[in-house]
Amino acid sequence: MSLLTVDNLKIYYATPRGHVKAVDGVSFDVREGEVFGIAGESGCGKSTLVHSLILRKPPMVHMGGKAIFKGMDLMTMDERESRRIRYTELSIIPQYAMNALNPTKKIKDIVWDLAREHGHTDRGELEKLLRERLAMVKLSPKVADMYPVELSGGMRQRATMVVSTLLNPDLLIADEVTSALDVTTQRVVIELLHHFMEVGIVKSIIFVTHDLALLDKIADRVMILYAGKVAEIGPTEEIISSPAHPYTRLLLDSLPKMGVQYRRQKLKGIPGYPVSLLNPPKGCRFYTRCPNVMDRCGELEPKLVEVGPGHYAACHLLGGENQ
Ligand SMILES: Nc1ncnc2c1ncn2[C@@H]1O[C@H](COP(=O)(O)OP(=O)(O)OP(=O)(O)O)[C@@H](O)[C@H]1O
Repeated sequence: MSLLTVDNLKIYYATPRGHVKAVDGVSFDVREGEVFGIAGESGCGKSTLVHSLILRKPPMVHMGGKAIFKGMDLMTMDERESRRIRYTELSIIPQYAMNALNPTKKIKDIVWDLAREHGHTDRGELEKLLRERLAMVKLSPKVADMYPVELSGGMRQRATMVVSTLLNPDLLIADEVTSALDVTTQRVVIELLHHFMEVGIVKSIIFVTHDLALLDKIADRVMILYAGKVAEIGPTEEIISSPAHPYTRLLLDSLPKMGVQYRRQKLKGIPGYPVSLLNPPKGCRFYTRCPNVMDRCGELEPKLVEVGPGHYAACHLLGGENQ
């Protein structure tokens, strides 16, 4: 069953030079019980996409499309309703989670403020829950009485994870939560996210990262974004073992291989630069960098074609409707 269905979503930024088309007709769904990964290079629209589901503030503008979450359209929901579901049904661990907590308040006061806003009245119960959850992420109960500045970066990260999930949201969005961490801490964070799902604290997770190798470890399905559009989407194993889009293949080739020294690896960077989202080119947005470019690529926008069960890619090489 789908928890979230995003249909042809367009989220732009209004700038003096025109609209930056950061998310430009993106569709996908997130099912109950799955980790859904979103990957792509810096600037492809990952953060814009997930933040637009939570809160849209200028210069971000919703230009079209829907995001149906548990029967409600997040795009047209009023502010009161969106505040009501925040933390209790839909929650985000932001990209800069280490600095996301209010520095002037103790952790226990931060959680009390947000729990009270959602109708909680028993502070003792809430603090008991906080201590249990702190223990779950291997933090001492004393952390409840500390200010965020008294915690190390890694501890603050875990405290933010506790705050974001304390009220058991159905869908948790983790936006680049591991990018500032060393490999060991990354593993701990990923294990914790899995644990949150296993014990039913959250039902589903959207995990955003520029690192496809990480998604191999955590995600059931993956969506690859390129310049505000879906390049490929499907089961993680399929995408990693049989990538159908030239961009996905290049992303995979750019990952370092285990057990081979850097100087012996031929790491292929992706040639060229991402296109401007102010004036994206006609046709496929990847054609300026694509090793398999054909004439029609600069003319016609490729549609998503099914290349395997539940596995779709948008590339003229794949034929189908695009021929
Ligand atoms: N406030 C803004 N005003 C104008 N353009 C913006 C704004 N914020 C982001 N953009 C542009 O929107 C596009 C998508 O940015 P976004 O941050 O969503 O990408 P991303 O894939 O999450 O990248 P990163 O991993 O670096 O955060 C980029 O071209 C970016 O320059």
